[in-house]
Amino acid sequence: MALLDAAREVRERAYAPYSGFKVGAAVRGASGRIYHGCNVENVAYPEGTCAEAGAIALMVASGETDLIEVAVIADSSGPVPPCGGCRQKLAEFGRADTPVLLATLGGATLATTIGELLPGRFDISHLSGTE
Ligand SMILES: O=c1ccn([C@H]2C[C@H](O)[C@@H](CO)O2)c(=O)[nH]1
Ligand SMILES: [Zn+2]
Repeated sequence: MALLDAAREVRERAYAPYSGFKVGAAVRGASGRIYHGCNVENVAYPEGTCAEAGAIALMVASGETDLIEVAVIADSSGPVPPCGGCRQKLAEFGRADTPVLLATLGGATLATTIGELLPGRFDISHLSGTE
């Protein structure tokens, strides 16, 4: 699968000297193009960024804001779910039914959706009608 292959390939370039935990992510825009990202850690730990955030940033910088598919891979015993911040970032550009494939190098997979990862999400409807 091209999306998962892209995530697996970019994972090898992750910069994770502190956790030792490399993650690769790939997202497909509405154009069909694939954008990848890896985690980039920092000695000031909170300044590190997640693989998903990198892939989303590349998609937006390339001119796309509609996300139709996501894949994330790590070398773990089970598929690693995106952190809370990444769930919100994915929800910004995808839909509730947008497929998310979580995978391990060993071949385990978990197919889910953005809606399952972030039910009751904060979205633009909450920004209006409060006054
Ligand atoms: O879905 C995930 C989960 C974790 N990480 C990164 C953040 C940090 O660099 C390392 C350990 O948490 O893994 C990601 O990039 N994506
Ligand atoms: Zn994250």
